[in-house]
Amino acid sequence: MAAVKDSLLAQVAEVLPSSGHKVTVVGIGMVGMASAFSILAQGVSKEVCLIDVCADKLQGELMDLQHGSNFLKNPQITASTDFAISANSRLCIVTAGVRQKEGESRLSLVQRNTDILKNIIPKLVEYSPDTILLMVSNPVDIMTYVAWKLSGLPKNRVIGSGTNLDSSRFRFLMSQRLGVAPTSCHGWIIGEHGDSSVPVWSGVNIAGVRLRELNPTIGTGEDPEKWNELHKQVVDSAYEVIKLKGYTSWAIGLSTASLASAILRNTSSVAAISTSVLGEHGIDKDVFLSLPCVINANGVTSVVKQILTETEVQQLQKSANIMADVQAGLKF
Ligand SMILES: NC(=O)C1=CN([C@@H]2O[C@H](COP(=O)(O)OP(=O)(O)OC[C@H]3O[C@@H](n4cnc5c(N)ncnc54)[C@H](O)[C@@H]3O)[C@@H](O)[C@H]2O)C=CC1
Ligand SMILES: CC(=O)C(=O)O
Repeated sequence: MAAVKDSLLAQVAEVLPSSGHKVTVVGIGMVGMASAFSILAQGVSKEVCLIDVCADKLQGELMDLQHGSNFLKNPQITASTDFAISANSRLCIVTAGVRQKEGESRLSLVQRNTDILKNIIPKLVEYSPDTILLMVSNPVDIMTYVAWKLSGLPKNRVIGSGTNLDSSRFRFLMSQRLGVAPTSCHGWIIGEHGDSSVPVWSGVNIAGVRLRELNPTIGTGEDPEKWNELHKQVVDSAYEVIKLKGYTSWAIGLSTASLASAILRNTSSVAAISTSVLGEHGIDKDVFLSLPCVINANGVTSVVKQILTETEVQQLQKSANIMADVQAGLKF
């Protein structure tokens, strides 16, 4: 008797093996799974490959996601400890590594996560030489620089999630003060993802109305409304969430999915992401920091030349010097 499948279906052509939108996520901890889940739930890609060193956890996460396939768009989800499974990925997202403990800074993770990247980046590039790398592991600006060095890829194809998350936190806080949706609050955090990030107060606006024209002291210590507390809250955000729940995950997962969407859908959207900033705003160090960039299927294709105040430029250069000092002590 013929198999049910053969009795049911008369094949007329081969099924294509790939959507061309394959995304690999390396590191399936809290951040990796939030990223994978956001990408699948938003339909950014239906082809997601998970890689980690922990085989049991991989199998558990794989099954758990697959059991939700009925509510998605027939995704192809795969998982393995072997990087061969990542072959021909359009985008590789790296979230593997250690995370901060309560009160610990991102920069303290630098050598441990560099050592982990040495085992990951060359394998990703071996199996997907045309991929774009999206780095998330912390300290993300330095890990993006390290990934660029280890990968041999052009700079436009190695991106860090950077201050896309910090800018989202800032816009949320702005929205709470003003009663306006975060998507209509235009504010950019640039520089380091973390402690030395730079709020571009000179450009903060709603519908083109610059808040600095309404309140010339905004963002300074002289401001009676203390808007500068918003930036302090942005810097403290991760420390606070880590103190409360042990890690951050949902916001970075959504941020990652939004960047993946710009790349896979070739949208040329502008987002603050970590890129090579040598020569930008007078920076003379070979470091990666966040600036608003045009992102599409070729990675970063332009950096937006923001008009910054002297103070903002100085703060950005300070961020660059901090990155360069930490990089100088790296062994890789
Ligand atoms: N850039 C950003 O905005 C953010 C970055 N992060 C960073 O993301 C990273 C991951 O954080 P969590 O997911 O919370 O950590 P986690 O501890 O939950 O997960 C890390 C995962 O990496 C895996 N891993 C370790 N070495 C590996 C290797 N050689 N190959 C493959 N997988 C490996 C572990 O088995 C684990 O599953 C941390 O460095 C954290 O600081 C976290 C939040 C935001
Ligand atoms: C942990 C981290 O980098 C963040 O949530 O901003």
